[in-house]
Amino acid sequence: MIAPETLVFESSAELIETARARFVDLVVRAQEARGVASVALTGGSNGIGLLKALAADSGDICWSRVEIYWGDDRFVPATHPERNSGQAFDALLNHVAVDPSRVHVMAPSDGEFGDDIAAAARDYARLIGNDTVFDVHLLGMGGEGHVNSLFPHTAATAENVLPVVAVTDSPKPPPARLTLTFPVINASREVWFLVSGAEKAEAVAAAHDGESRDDWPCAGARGTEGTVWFLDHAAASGL
Ligand SMILES: O=C(O)[C@H](O)[C@@H](O)[C@H](O)[C@H](O)COP(=O)(O)O
Repeated sequence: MIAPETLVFESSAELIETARARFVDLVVRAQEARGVASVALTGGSNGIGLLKALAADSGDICWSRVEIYWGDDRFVPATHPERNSGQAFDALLNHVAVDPSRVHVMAPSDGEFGDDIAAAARDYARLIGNDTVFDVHLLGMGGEGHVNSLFPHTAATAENVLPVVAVTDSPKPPPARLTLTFPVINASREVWFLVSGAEKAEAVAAAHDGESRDDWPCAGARGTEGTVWFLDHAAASGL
C-alpha cells in the first residue's frame, strides 16, 4: 500500500487553493493520458469551496471531457438546498462547459424512481458498474469519521460488493441517502480528504493510526495510486 500524503495548511483557504491547483494538474494529466477524466465530488464546506475555486480558475481543464459523479447525495427533492449535486451546480457546474451527458447526478426523491430509494441505488450502481475508475474521489469527513454516507458501524460501511447502497437511517439528517461504498472508493486512482476544524482531529488521527474502518470509516478509504490528506492545523492537531 502506498503511504498517504498528509499536507497541513494555515487555513481552509490555503487548503482549498492547493487542492484546486492539484486538481487541475491531475485532471489535465488524466485527459492527456486517457482523453476523458473521471471524478467523484463531495459536499461539505471544503468540497464545495474547492468547486467554487475551480469556477474561478480551472486552468486547462476541458470540462466537456470530465465524467462527473457524486460520492453521496441526500435522497430529498431535487431542489432541496442540502443536495450535494445542487450545491455543485451552483458552485461550479453551471459556470463551466460540462457535457450534460457526462454529469451523473444521483436520483432525488422526486425523480424517476419516486421515493423508491432501493431502485435509485440500483440505478446508480448500474451506471457505475464494475469498470468505473475515478481519477480522483474527493471526500469530506465528519467528526466521527464518516465519509460519503458511510457512518461507523453500519451496513453501508461494511459493504464489500455493491458499488452503491441506499442508507435509510443515517445518524446525521436527513436519514435517506445514496452513497458509493468502499469497493468503488478504493478502486479510485487517488482519494483526497479535504478536512478542517478541531472537531475532526480525533478521526484524522484514527485514520493515520490505521484504526478499523468499522469504527472510523475514514480509515478505510485509499486510492490505488495515492491518498492525500489536505488538513488545516486544527484537524491535524492529533497527529
Ligand atoms: O452528507 C453530509 O451530511 C455532509 O455533506 C457531510 O458528509 C460533510 O461532507 C462532512 O461532514 C464534511 O463537512 P464539512 O467539510 O463541512 O465539515
